[in-house]
Amino acid sequence: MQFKRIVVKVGSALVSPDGQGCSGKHVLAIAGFISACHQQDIEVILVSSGSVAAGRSSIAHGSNTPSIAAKQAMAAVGQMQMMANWQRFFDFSCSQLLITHGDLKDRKRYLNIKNTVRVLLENRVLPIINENDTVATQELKVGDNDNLAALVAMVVEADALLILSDVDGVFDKDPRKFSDATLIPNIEEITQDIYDLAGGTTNHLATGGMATKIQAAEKACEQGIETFIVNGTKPKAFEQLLQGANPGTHFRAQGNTLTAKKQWLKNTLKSSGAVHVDQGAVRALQKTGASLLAIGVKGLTGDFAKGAAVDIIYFDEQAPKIIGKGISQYSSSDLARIQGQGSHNIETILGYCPSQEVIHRDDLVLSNK
Ligand SMILES: Nc1ncnc2c1ncn2[C@@H]1O[C@H](COP(=O)(O)OP(=O)(O)O)[C@@H](O)[C@H]1O
Ligand SMILES: N[C@@H](CCC(=O)OP(=O)(O)O)C(=O)O
Repeated sequence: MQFKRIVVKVGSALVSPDGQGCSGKHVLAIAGFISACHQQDIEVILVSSGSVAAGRSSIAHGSNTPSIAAKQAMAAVGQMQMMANWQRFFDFSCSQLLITHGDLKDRKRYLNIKNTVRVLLENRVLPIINENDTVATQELKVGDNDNLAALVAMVVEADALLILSDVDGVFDKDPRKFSDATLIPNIEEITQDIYDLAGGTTNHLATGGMATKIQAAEKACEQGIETFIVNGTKPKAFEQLLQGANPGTHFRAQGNTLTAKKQWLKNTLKSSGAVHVDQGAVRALQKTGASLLAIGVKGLTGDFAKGAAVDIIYFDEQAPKIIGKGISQYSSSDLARIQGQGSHNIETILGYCPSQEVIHRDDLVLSNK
């Protein structure tokens, strides 16, 4: 394998295949792969799901859709079982990092995570990361570990992301529902057609299914990180990976990567609202790389503060289209007063003019779909 630093994401079905605590059934071979990487001086960061699945049998819940509090309690029980399960397959130390979206969107905490992982890797300790499910509320959650793994891969500047699941890769339709589904070994570009192939999950202990894996691949590839979806139930797949072959689906990384600030804006910050723009603004943003001015703003959605991340939306005849995302220099209440106005009128209307632009081009990232 030509990679020097990889993030390996392991899904719940591999850690707790029957939802009754942890098992070595699949984890043993995965740990063998990670140890082989260590021997070849390939640094590994593990993002492991499975705390909810592992803790499930310890918490009374009475249905297939436990309450959020019950799931958080399952995670509290299952997380330590999962960590103990991993540690027993390694003869080097493991470490636990529990993080939330709230930690990643805070630049200081983001850098603390980065520095901690660096020191762990220097000491040949395996970082094992999961979302801090017991403290994370909906707004503070990444929500699924596929996207979390992609964000982690960016934080640690990995050169590959391996998403290990219970399927061989991306199929043209859900292979659990259609016996004639065919595997797609290589995806050069992630378009809407690729998203349309992806269904959810039939495993009630997992989150997201194939859709979140494609979102994760898109984030990672945009940052130049080669991404693979591989069947973690098949030990042969690990031999192939170590030989540099692709046993599942490979998503090709892009050459032109975003700056660290723009990728953080695009992938880590959540939008608090949206500004609706006219066709002239779309042209200026897409063709000339201009900033967004108040004159091109037609409306807005949501209640947001100055400095918030917002989506930029264009309503064509058919449907709203997200053109990009940026940091608004104006709150939604000020923006409502200056929309459609020339920049020279802002001071007269508001009594002050903190910026000629509503979204400066340095704080703006365009969508590629
Ligand atoms: N087009 C597709 N190709 C492959 N798998 C798909 C597709 N659409 C939906 N899936 C489902 O996604 C599941 C994997 O996602 P998930 O259950 O969330 O796994 P994990 O726990 O590993 O994250 C597969 O078991 C499969 O049923
Ligand atoms: N943080 C959760 C993982 C949620 C999740 O994304 O699960 P999966 O779809 O199996 O990767 C847990 O440990 O149970």
